[in-house]
Amino acid sequence: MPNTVLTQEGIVAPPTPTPGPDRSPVVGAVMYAAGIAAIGYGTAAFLHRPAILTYAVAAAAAVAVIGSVGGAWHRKHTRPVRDLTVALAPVLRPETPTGMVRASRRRHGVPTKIVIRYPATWDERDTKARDTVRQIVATRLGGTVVATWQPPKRRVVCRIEVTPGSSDIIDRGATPETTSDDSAEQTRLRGRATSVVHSIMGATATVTPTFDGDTLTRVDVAYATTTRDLSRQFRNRALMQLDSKLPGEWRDVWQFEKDRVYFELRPPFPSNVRFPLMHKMKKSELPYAVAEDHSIVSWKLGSKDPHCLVIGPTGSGKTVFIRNLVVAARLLGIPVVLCDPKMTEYLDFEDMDGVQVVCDPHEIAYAITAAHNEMMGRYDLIKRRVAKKDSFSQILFILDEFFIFKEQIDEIWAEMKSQDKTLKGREHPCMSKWKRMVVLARTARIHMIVGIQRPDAAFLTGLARDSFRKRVSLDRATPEAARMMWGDSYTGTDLPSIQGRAITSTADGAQEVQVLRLLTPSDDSDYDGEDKATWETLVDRMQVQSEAYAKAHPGVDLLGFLGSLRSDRPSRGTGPAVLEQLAPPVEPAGGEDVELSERDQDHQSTADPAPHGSYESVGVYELEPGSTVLIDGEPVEITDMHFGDDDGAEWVEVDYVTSDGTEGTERLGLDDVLDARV
Ligand SMILES: Nc1ncnc2c1ncn2[C@@H]1O[C@H](COP(=O)(O)OP(=O)(O)OP(=O)(O)O)[C@@H](O)[C@H]1O
Repeated sequence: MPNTVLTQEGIVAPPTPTPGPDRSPVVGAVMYAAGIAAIGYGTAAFLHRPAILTYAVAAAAAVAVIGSVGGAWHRKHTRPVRDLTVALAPVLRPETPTGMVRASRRRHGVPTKIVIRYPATWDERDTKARDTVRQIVATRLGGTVVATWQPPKRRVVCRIEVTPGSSDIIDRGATPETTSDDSAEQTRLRGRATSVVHSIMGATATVTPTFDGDTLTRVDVAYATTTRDLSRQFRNRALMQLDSKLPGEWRDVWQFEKDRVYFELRPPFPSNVRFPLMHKMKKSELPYAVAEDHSIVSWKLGSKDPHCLVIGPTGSGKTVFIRNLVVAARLLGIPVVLCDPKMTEYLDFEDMDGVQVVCDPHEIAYAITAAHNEMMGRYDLIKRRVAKKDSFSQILFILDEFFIFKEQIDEIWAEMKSQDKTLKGREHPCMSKWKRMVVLARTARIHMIVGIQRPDAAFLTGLARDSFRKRVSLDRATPEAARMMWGDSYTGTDLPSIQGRAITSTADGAQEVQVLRLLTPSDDSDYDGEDKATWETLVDRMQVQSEAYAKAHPGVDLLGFLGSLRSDRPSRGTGPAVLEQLAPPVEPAGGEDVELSERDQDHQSTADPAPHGSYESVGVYELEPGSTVLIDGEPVEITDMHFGDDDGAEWVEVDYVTSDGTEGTERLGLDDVLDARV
């Protein structure tokens, strides 16, 4: 007898043969009948009484019929027990297999309750072995099985949920099952759905398709109990299988307790959805997309999602996404600093009230410094209890194409250092201010938005990861990008390549959305009549908002903290929260005038606490995983960083590993300074 082989799906191949002599009951009955007929013939001949032959033939016929029917019934009735006994005996190894399996409560001729006794030598604590037994029962009886183990009685009670035909193993490509009412297309889709589901969930899965006309709208699946359904990877594979092999886009709903899943056809996803002019704006909520059910998706500005990271390759719709946020912010009266090192993306916002577009890298460095100073001023007021967080206006600080700016500012800094040997430090001082803002700005109600083309470790590890919690990823992601953005290698990898289609973080996790289409005149030929009508209405509304604010707060410029960047503005003035005299903007030619605060200058001074090499003092917010720092005088490598707050007291936790492999964690204040290896 070949061994029973369990595949991972719990499918048995090849099927267990039935035990021993399994002769047809018809043959036995006919043999008995022939015997009776022969005896009758002999007796009739011996006694010269031909009538006896007639009786004997009638009796033989009756025996043949009753024997055949009764035998067939008995054979069918006892077959599950015999099959299970044969299949389970090598696993359970009873002293004698007789009576090991008992069956009762039949449905469609199949027992729905099986009691299996096992010997004391069998270890029921072995989960894998228990699963093998359950799978054997499921496979032999063709249904889903719930097994209850009763160690004191050394028995297991299996309850079987039987669906007629569920034990059939249907090979892909086989003629699909049909129902009499099926149209030809329904028949095709029924077979297709069945084989697609079987190919991933095993042939014991029962597949029930639902149609609306000739459209397959839902596929219900009941499967044998397994642990695989708990794996996200498995569930994803099942969904991807359906998505790619059946028409339409599908969603999956798993019911683990019932060993069931249903796949539902998703409604066609909206695309080209224009900014909804009828949408009622809510405080601190910036609408930017619609979900599958056409509901508006917004970014709620606050400490839960303080900053936003948007990634997407060229042409995927990053600029359009950022425009949505700018317009929404302006409709709510929130001022916007819009740094665009590419210089061409936001031309239509340049003269807008409450928006400062900054393109030159020196000016962007200056804008970062100014926003940082504004943040520190606000912090100071909050700490001294002169103001509360809510006293300040929110500010949106956008830096699109972060890595283009980073390259530009690195070049500028190298040039500055070559001209002035007293300047020290790896990075332009604005970068340490930037990093500080990433951690601190949320408390000061400054919300940062960063646009990059690809996810980058600099943004997705350490403190930035914890700060840029609002995430938007446009266009199809690679598995690596998905891992960095969403913590798995699937989310967004099957996104259709449609401009504005994105995955975004929501309260319910990562979700597919369509970013609102907000095109402006600089989009040239893409900008159509409807875009024009939408844009012009929005410009009017933003203007009305600005005028109302100016009327209520004469002379106040909420972006006044930008100092000379605002000098060409007619309503130049200082905002209510401007607290420090700002350094003048950096001169374009080399930017020698960048002013370093005392603290920055401290950071630049290189300390050398030999014997561990060359170190410099660095603010904790500037560190990142991989940095080597001194903790208790010993060099350690930072493996990760987190930040959070306890009752408003913010902290940074540094996970590290020492040179001998010991791991540790140090909790520090946001303003702490460490010695970091240069
Ligand atoms: N949400 C959207 N709905 C409809 N069309 C869109 C959407 N987003 C972008 N588009 C189309 O794609 C074009 C390019 O979009 P966008 O300029 O935002 O891309 P990008 O990612 O910023 O590219 P680049 O990095 O080259 O600037 C737009 O001009 C518009 O035609």
